[in-house]
Amino acid sequence: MEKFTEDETGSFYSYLSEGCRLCQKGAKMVLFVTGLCTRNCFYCPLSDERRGKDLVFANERPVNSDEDLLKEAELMNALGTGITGGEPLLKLERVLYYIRMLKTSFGKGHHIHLYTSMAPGRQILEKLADAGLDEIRFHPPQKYWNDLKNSQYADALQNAKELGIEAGIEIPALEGAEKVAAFAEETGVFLNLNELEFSDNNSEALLMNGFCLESDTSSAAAGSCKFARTALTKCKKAHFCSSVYKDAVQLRKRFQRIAKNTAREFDEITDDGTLVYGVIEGGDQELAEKTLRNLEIPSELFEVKNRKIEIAWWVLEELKESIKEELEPSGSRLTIIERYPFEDGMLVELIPL
Ligand SMILES: C[S@@+](CC[C@H](N)C(=O)[O-])C[C@H]1O[C@@H](n2cnc3c(N)ncnc32)[C@H](O)[C@@H]1O
Ligand code: SF4
Repeated sequence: MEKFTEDETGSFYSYLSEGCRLCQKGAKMVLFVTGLCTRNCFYCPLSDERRGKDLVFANERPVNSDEDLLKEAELMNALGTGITGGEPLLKLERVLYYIRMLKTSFGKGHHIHLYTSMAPGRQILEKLADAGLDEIRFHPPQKYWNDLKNSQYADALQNAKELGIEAGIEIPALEGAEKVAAFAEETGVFLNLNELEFSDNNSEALLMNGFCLESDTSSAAAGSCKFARTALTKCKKAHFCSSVYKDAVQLRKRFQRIAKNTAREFDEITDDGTLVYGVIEGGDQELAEKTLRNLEIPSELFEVKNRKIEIAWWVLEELKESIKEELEPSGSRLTIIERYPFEDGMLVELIPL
């Protein structure tokens, strides 16, 4: 049996594809190319906002133009993109267009992987390879798992490999995963197993299929990890991605990248990738600005915005007693806030001074 590396989030692996390695750094942008899909997986996690709707998102940002997509990639300093859906290959021309655009804008080194539940023929794979696709992850629906060897997925994997695309299988860790693992081993492709997760839209179906939540604080389905442990004994190039990992590490690392890229000199970046700064809001803003200038606060330690001043939290903390007296009578409020690292990012904490 292969040696597995296990991390503190409960993920374990003997092999990580390049796409997974970049995802671990939080450096992959998630490009959702359509919510359309003809499958009906009982565990489908898509939300009502996306399922069945032909919409495009880059991470959480709705994409209405190429600009939106490029802006998001720049914001997080993306080193690669994962193309997902819905079923991306229902919109093949769109997928090809985006692969070419990302490669042209960010260079050939911008790593692109694609998820699909289909088993495309050679011609489609040739188009994807020509556009520059680096990695493909097939997600055969559960009804095929018993006999993948005689399915079109076997041909699709073989063709993808021949065309120089790194090819693997990615499925949720469920009953039958060990058969998929044995097939992946025989075919010489990597296997990713995702810990089965409850989402708003699939919980009823998961419960009906005999799954329950692992704990009150997790969205993982109890028992999924066990299926993965059994399956991964059968495959040398394998990776189990835990639900905690996705929530805690992937998102936090992405926030850290965005924060590093966008923070002003006076923003403090936390370990979670959120930003902390002080705010003087409301009341007589001209007076507030004049007070800071009279106190000779360096201009790089605050920013005057519409109806508020944002300022280094440690400066505000130090000045609060002296400036409160002057500013509060006009209705100014002093606070320290922590928020997600993008414009109008969600407020995490607000401390009134
Ligand atoms: C969300 S899908 C997106 C792409 C495409 N719709 C598909 O299913 O291949 C990406 C991967 O998520 C996994 N997945 C789907 N539903 C899941 C769930 N409820 N919990 C954990 N993983 C899930 C599948 O393994 C799939 O390969
Ligand atoms: S293939 Fe993906 S999008 Fe389609 S139903 Fe299954 S999980 Fe949902």
